[in-house]
Amino acid sequence: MNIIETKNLTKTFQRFQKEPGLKGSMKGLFKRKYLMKSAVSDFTLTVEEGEFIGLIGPNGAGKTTLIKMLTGIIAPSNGEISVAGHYPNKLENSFKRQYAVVMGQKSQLFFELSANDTFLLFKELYNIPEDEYRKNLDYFIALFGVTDILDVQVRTLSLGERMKLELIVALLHNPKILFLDEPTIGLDAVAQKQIRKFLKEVNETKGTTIILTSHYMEDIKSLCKRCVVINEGKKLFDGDTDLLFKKYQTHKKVTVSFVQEDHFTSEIDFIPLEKSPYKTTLLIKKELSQELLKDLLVRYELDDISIEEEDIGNVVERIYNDKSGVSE
Ligand SMILES: Nc1ncnc2c1ncn2[C@@H]1O[C@H](COP(=O)(O)OP(=O)(O)OP(=O)(O)O)[C@@H](O)[C@H]1O
Repeated sequence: MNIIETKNLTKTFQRFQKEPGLKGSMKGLFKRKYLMKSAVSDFTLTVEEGEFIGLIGPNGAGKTTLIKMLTGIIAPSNGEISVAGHYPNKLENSFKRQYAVVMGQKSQLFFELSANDTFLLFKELYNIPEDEYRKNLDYFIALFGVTDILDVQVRTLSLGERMKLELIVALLHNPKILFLDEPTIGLDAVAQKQIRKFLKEVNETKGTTIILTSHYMEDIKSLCKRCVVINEGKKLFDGDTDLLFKKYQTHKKVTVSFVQEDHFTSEIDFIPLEKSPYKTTLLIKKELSQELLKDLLVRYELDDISIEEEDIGNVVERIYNDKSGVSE
């Protein structure tokens, strides 16, 4: 059963364009010039109940705007939308109980209160029956391993601890759909890994449909079987995550610091990104990365080396330039 359905969903924003300087400000008071910006255009999407979907795209691609329409925060300009059988922007109470949103950059917790106080507040807000509340809370406290931090003021907690509590608050009322906008942003590798483990478990055991946006490709790769790529408001790819990365994430990003001032050269083909006397950042084809590492270790005295996943921007560019088309 489809829990989310959109057809040609479009959101156009009107933006006031101000001319520079004081004169421009005065002019703007009497005669306003507007520019239209399509943040999401003709977006057609179906999501089945229980799916865990990655929504990826570069900055400004339209991800947050899409999530805001799916959760009813803003109304679409055009197109059809149905989420859990509702038109989201009607904001019916019966709809609000069906979903939860967690945004990495915004908090639902009250910083002066303890987590236990906030849980109680949400229990009242969502009218959660006592036995359901107790059962869910016990389950999540055990799953997230947060027993020790429930009675301390939220403002004293680390970002990773806070994110676990954000997720518990969001899941207390048993939402059918969980929207996650950058839930691992700013977290260290250990905390990111823990959050991923919890989300996987919630999706598998509770059957919660999860839509995840993240700039960390590792989040998407390890959690989402299917992923949707958005660029300039349009859908660019909708299909198997493994296929996407195999086909379009062809390079790795390598950053090397040298002990002495050195200008890196190599017989192996690479794309230079940044160069300074002691540091070089480059892109290397995945299959050549081992060879490059060996070359580096043999010929240079290295202070540090890091190998990262390639930026989503490059992946999007390759999909965009791929004339063979994308899976749908
Ligand atoms: N309220 C608004 N008024 C005008 N333009 C807006 C508004 N909200 C978003 N936009 C524009 O719509 C486009 C898409 O923005 P959106 O925040 O959806 O992108 P995003 O993919 O979430 O980006 P990021 O990854 O940087 O958060 C951007 O060009 C943005 O400037």
